[in-house]
Formats: sequence, C-alpha cells, structure tokens
Amino acid sequence: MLVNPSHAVDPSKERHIELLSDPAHPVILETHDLKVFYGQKEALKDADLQFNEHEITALIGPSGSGKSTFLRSLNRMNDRVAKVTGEINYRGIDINQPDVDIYAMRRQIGMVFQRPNPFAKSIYENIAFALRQRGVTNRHELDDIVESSLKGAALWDQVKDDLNKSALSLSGGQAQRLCIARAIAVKPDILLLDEPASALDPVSTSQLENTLLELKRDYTIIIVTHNMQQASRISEYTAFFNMGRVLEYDTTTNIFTNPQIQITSDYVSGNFG
Ligand SMILES: Nc1ncnc2c1ncn2[C@@H]1O[C@H](COP(=O)(O)OP(=O)(O)OP(=O)(O)O)[C@@H](O)[C@H]1O
Repeated sequence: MLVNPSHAVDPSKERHIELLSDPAHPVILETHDLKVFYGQKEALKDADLQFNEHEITALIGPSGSGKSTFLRSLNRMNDRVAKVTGEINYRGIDINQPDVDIYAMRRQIGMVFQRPNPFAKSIYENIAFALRQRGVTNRHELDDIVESSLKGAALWDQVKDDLNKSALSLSGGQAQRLCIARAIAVKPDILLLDEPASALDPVSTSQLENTLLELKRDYTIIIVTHNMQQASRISEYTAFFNMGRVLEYDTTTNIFTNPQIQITSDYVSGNFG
C-alpha cells in the first residue's frame, strides 16, 4: 500500500495506491491532474487514477461527488459542457488533446448510460446500425457480430428468435444488456458504465453483474455505482469520491474492510451520504 503524495492537497485526507505492475493486468488508462470545471465550478479536482487491463474498478461516493463527471471525461463526453484539463493517458496517448479523433477514441472507450437507451429499431438493428456506420456491410459479418455481441452481453438466448422485434419491447434489464451488446459490438478496449443497474430490479441487476464479470475477460471496466454490495461483488479496485476529489483508492477489499480514511469508512458502512 503506497501513498501517492504528489497531487494531494491535504495528505492526511487523501490516500491513493499505485497499482503494482502486473504483466497480466498492465495499466491501460490513467489520469493525471484531471480537473473539470462547469463554468466557475470545479466539479473534479486533480484526479489521479490508474486502471488495469481486464479488471473492474468501481467509482463510489455520495451524490454530486464527481463520479459521473470523472467517468464522462474519460471518453470526452464532457467536452461540450465543461472545461477539462489534465491528462488522460490511454495506452500511452494523452486522449485529452485537441487533435485526438474523438470518434475513433470512443470506439476504444465505449460508454453505457444509467438508463437503457435502445434505439426505436429492431433488436438486430440496434447493433447492426452502428456497425454499418463503421463500414461493416456484409450481411454474414453483421449476423456474426450481432450474435457474438448478444452472447457477450448474455442476451442471445433470450432474444435469438426475436431479433426483428422492436428493442422497445425488451424489459429494462434486457434493454440494458442490449446497450452493452451495442457497446461491445465495435470491440472497444474499455467499457465505461454509469450506474447501469440503477433502473433494474434485483434479478436483472444480478444478471447484469454476472455479465460484467464475464466481460472483464475481454474488456477493462470502470463502473459508477451507488450500490456498495455491487461494488464489493464485482470490482477489484474501488475509488471513493467526495466533493470532487478522489479521497481514497485501493483494492475493493481494503476499501470495504480496512479503509484508511474515516469518511470512506462512514460512507461504505452507510453512515454518511
Ligand atoms: N452539465 C453540468 N453542468 C453544471 N454542473 C454540473 C453538470 N454536471 C454535473 N454538474 C455538477 O457537478 C457536480 C458533480 O456532479 P456528478 O454528476 O459528477 O456527481 P456524481 O457523483 O456522479 O453524482 P450522482 O451520484 O448523483 O450521479 C455536482 O455539483 C453537479 O451538480
């Protein structure tokens, strides 16, 4: 457990670990001094985080603490509404530079939102549409990718006979898994998920969590969640946000069983926030 004091405003109040170099799970994405301003308001302050390949990291913290702001900055979703400064290094390239091709970058760093947002098209077209836009036109290839994406999102068995049905007929949990299928169809490296289970019932939530645990074999996953059990069930690492700062970052086990900062302890035990 190492403290990274370089950017700490108050070292007694922040604690970050540096991920150990692990050839099986190298760092794929890291932020340095990431700040986000909405007008004058600094909603994210000097966030320094690292994410390992093929692991799940949970972002937790009270409402308004900056989790979504951080997550959305990782694939430049805040560009139009905020000023984002600092580095976002993706495989060694700072993707927070003006000359970065945002659409190409988002093929590598995909996002799934809080509310399932399938298009008003068939289940098949929800996936094929994005692929066609990216130049895949061969019907067999489209069929294959639609099938493998739906399998990857653990939805294939439920919809394989209904691919031409409207995606709007799916349940909330199925629709969210369709959105995950749509995101993975273009084979991103990293999946960003912003409270993907907040609108789901416990059964759908459990299915979604199992899907994420399967997906981490192929993808690096960063997930915002308010559900502490969910964070502890699925993530290897957890970052605790409060008032725009990452106050503590460690293995999920340490964050939940041995937090070093009182406010983290209060939060994960439900006494605050
Ligand atoms: N588009 C925006 N314009 C102005 N302020 C914003 C915008 N989005 C977020 N904020 C503000 O930035 C701060 C951080 O918000 P953010 O949504 O990142 O928090 P959060 O931790 O994800 O909250 P929640 O758990 O409620 O989703 C809040 O004070 C919020 O009001």
